[in-house]
Amino acid sequence: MPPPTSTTTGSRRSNSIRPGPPRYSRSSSPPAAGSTDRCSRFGGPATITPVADGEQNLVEAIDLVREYRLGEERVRALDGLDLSLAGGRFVSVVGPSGAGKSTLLHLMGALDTPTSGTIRVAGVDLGSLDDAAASEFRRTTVGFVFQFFNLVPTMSAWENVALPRLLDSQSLRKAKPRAIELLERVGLGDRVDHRPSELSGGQMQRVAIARSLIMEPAILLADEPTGNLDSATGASVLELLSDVAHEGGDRLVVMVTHDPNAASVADQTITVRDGKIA
Ligand SMILES: Nc1ncnc2c1ncn2[C@@H]1O[C@H](COP(=O)(O)OP(=O)(O)OP(=O)(O)O)[C@@H](O)[C@H]1O
Repeated sequence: MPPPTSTTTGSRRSNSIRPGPPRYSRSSSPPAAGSTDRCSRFGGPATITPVADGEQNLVEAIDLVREYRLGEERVRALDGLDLSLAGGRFVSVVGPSGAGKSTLLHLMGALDTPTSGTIRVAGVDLGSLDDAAASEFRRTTVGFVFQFFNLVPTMSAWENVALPRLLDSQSLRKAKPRAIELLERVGLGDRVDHRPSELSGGQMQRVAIARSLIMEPAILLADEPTGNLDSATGASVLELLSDVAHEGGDRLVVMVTHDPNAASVADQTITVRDGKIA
């Protein structure tokens, strides 16, 4: 299912990006005293600083409900779901069609808001964010990888990777060295100037993964990332996602998939059924 449009997104209350003290803070600046600097092959200083309140989960959902209304009809896509996920893991989400997997992913990525209940990611209560704060949260804290890559066709591979930095008011050129580093890491050092139409499906997905990492996100959300790839290409993309989870310190990778083979590559598989964790 594609991400919800603004018409399906629930209303957001006015609030700031960091309501109350966050349990995690992330920064690309030099780490503050007491923080842990986790440099990785992907990553430069991807710093996650757990605030000492005993809570270490990167994702927490409590009694999460998302109800859609279609005229008179109500669909409970999520029906009181509870979930806790720690960082540094590759987690797959499986379940029957219509179970609520994509809805859960969209809520974790602040693409949508819950009808009731709580969803906290990296210490931020996503249900309390207004649209601007949700957009800022997505830009700084979440990486997205989709089945159909969503690359800009007129831009080169490195420009696609650097694009999120442009929205960070840095010029594309300034972000180029980091974009190229990431492309080299995903095995595309010889394709940096290629446009999407000049790349294979697997290569396009690697560009999308590199792009998802350029803001050093705490969490990477992948919706059917191998759904459009043959099995060998899919396997190499899964290996890359697994590396992303394990080499970035506390980074969490959550992947929705229909493919049991893909799910089995993850450290942990959660099954969603009827809007709950089965
Ligand atoms: N924008 C929407 N408006 C109305 N109903 C929706 C909307 N999005 C999802 N739903 C409904 O919510 C339920 C859960 O949908 P969701 O896409 O989360 O399931 P899924 O497990 O990801 O399914 P699939 O594996 O087929 O992609 C389904 O019954 C779906 O029809």
